[in-house]
Amino acid sequence: MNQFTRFLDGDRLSRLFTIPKVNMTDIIEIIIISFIIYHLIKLIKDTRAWMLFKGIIVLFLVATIASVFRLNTILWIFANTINVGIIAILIVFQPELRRALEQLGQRNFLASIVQFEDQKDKGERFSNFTIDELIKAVYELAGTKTGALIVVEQDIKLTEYERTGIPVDAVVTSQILMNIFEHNTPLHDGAIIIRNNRIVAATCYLPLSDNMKLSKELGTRHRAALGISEVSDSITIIVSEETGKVSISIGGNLIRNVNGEYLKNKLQYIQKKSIDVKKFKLWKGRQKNEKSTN
Ligand SMILES: Nc1ncnc2c1ncn2[C@@H]1O[C@H](COP(=O)(O)OP(=O)(O)OP(=O)(O)O)[C@@H](O)[C@H]1O
Repeated sequence: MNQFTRFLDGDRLSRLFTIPKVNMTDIIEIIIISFIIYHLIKLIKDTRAWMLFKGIIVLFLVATIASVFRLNTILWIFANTINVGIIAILIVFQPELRRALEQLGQRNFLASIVQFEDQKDKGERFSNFTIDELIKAVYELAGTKTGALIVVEQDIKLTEYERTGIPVDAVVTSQILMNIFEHNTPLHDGAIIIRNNRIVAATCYLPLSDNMKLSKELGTRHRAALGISEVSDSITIIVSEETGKVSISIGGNLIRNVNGEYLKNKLQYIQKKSIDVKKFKLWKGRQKNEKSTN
């Protein structure tokens, strides 16, 4: 708090305007900090936190002006509320902070540094059979305007959301998928989660996105699909009950009205990515073995 008061002090502020000596470490620090700020802004843009972020900037400007003109009462209020403000920000920004930390912990990001426990026993992810069955079911459901929400897990485990549903543990086939989403059946509500080549759970509840740009004509099914794509690297397929159109959500984006070919390309991309990771792991394993035998 004292540091903040000292920072707001007019003399200190005027000293800020003297040109300091810049060395190599400063440049590296500036690059790192710019990188972090850029990614933080990217993460919170289009969410509720964006408005709050703008509000904080306005408050910061008011504090700077108060400091320059020595408006002591305003400075006193700022200095005495900053601690509470930080705690309030942590509470309000909690989903965004969580998302940021989850993305930081993504295996793609850290794969080359840390070998995670749950990475070890991962079976084959996504066979051609699974892709074909998924596409077949999705477009048959679309043809009959049967609503569906299918989350395909990638690197970030969706165990937390899986627990909200009913365990299924079945091989992905078009018949099972169509059966699950059949109207007035016990499993049709909510989302199913697919891990590798298996449907792990049905009737799962997904977090709803608070993206303000989402079209008003879309309801909670699409909002839930967008929500899960904001907190994980999953790809979610949505079949609209109203229009029979197929959309996908990935990385906080909703791509509407996709055709079978587009969907197949996306799913094949995931498949290829997992094969590449597997090859990389095999290569790493082989290197380890070679080292230990030498
Ligand atoms: N948080 C959620 N998690 C999982 N599924 C959800 C969630 N919220 C809603 N759903 C599913 O969405 C259905 C309601 O869809 P709604 O009509 O509101 O959405 P929509 O986006 O307009 O989709 P549609 O075009 O199919 O009507 C629910 O019956 C439920 O199956």
